[in-house]
Formats: sequence, structure tokens, C-alpha cells
Amino acid sequence: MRVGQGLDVHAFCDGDHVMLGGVRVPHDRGLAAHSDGDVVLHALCDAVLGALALGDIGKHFPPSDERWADADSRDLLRAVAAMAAERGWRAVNADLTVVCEAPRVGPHVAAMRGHIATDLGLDTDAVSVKATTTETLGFCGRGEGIAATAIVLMERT
Ligand SMILES: Nc1ccn([C@@H]2O[C@H](COP(=O)(O)O)[C@@H](O)[C@H]2O)c(=O)n1
Ligand SMILES: C[C@@]1(CO)OP(=O)(O)OP(=O)(O)OC[C@H]1O
Repeated sequence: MRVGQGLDVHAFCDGDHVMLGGVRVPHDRGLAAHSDGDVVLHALCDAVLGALALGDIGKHFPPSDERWADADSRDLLRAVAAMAAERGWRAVNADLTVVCEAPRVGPHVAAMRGHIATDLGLDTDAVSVKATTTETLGFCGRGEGIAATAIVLMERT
């Protein structure tokens, strides 16, 4: 077994939605990014890569590479899962936390879990998505952006 963890942060910018766990969540701000800015899936990609000591998301999908401009982060997650599979590893479960004052994440958790389960080849009950504010403290508390953390357990196929 291997365990990996990931952390990602994106700043708010002009926009009318944010992508979180593959779900388009209506919001009065967007997230600044080279890709679709899905901070949740980026943290999860880093957790899978970290478990296998394969570097990080920026190593495999460099922000300097136009191929990843506006990329669908579910494609990145599936590519990371494929890298793991090629090396004889698959996910067992994943636990994620989204950190922001807004938008409210709770109403979208079920859809997020479904997308992540599909992309990692897991049952939905092996995927946990939680949310918290920081009680108005720090950059998340000031509404400057969204952070996400992920932990994933991997086993040999
Ligand atoms: N963006 C968010 C933040 C929180 N939630 C839900 O609210 C609960 C209470 O948040 P606290 O920061 O006061 O602990 C939290 O447990 C989440 O269920 C949310 O949906 N979206
Ligand atoms: C996802 C990638 C793709 O180029 O770019 P961003 O969308 O800016 O996101 P980040 O979390 O900075 O991860 C780096 C890149 O791999």
C-alpha cells in the first residue's frame, strides 16, 4: 500500500462559475488558472502522483504548455490514474477537503464524489468530499481564493 497527499490553491478572478471536483458550480467569481482551475482535482492528482513518487501535476502537465490551456481537469485525473495503472497501482479510497467561505460546496458533494469515483475506478462510497470555511481567517477567509487538500490510498493491482 502507498499513501499520498496533495494541496492546491487557486485565486479568484472575474467569472461566473468555478469548477470543483468536475462540477460547474455557479459563483460570482471564477478561478485563475491555466486549465479549468479545478483546485479539487488538482489536489487529488498530486495525491495520486505523490503516493507513487511520480512528481507533481506541474511536472506532467506544465502550465507553460499550450496543450493544457483550459484543460478539463477530469482528463488530467484520468491521465494520472492511467499512469498509476501502467505501473501496477490503483486507488483504494480518497478523502478531500475544500476550503472556502463561498460558494457553498455541500449541495455539490454528491456529484463531485460521482465524478471522482468514475475517474479513479472506485465505488462512490470510497470517495469522501468535505468542505470547511476558515471562519473568515486567512486568504480563504478573505474570499481571495479556494484551497483543497486530498489524501489517497493506493494498492497494487
Ligand atoms: N464552502 C463551504 C464551507 C462549508 N460548508 C459546510 O458548512 C459546514 C460548516 O462549515 P465550518 O467552516 O463552519 O465548519 C461544513 O462542515 C460544510 O458541511 C460548505 O458546504 N461549503
Ligand atoms: C493544471 C495545470 C495545467 O497546466 O495548470 P493550472 O490550471 O494553472 O493549475 P495548477 O494547480 O497550478 O497545476 C499546474 C498545471 O499542471
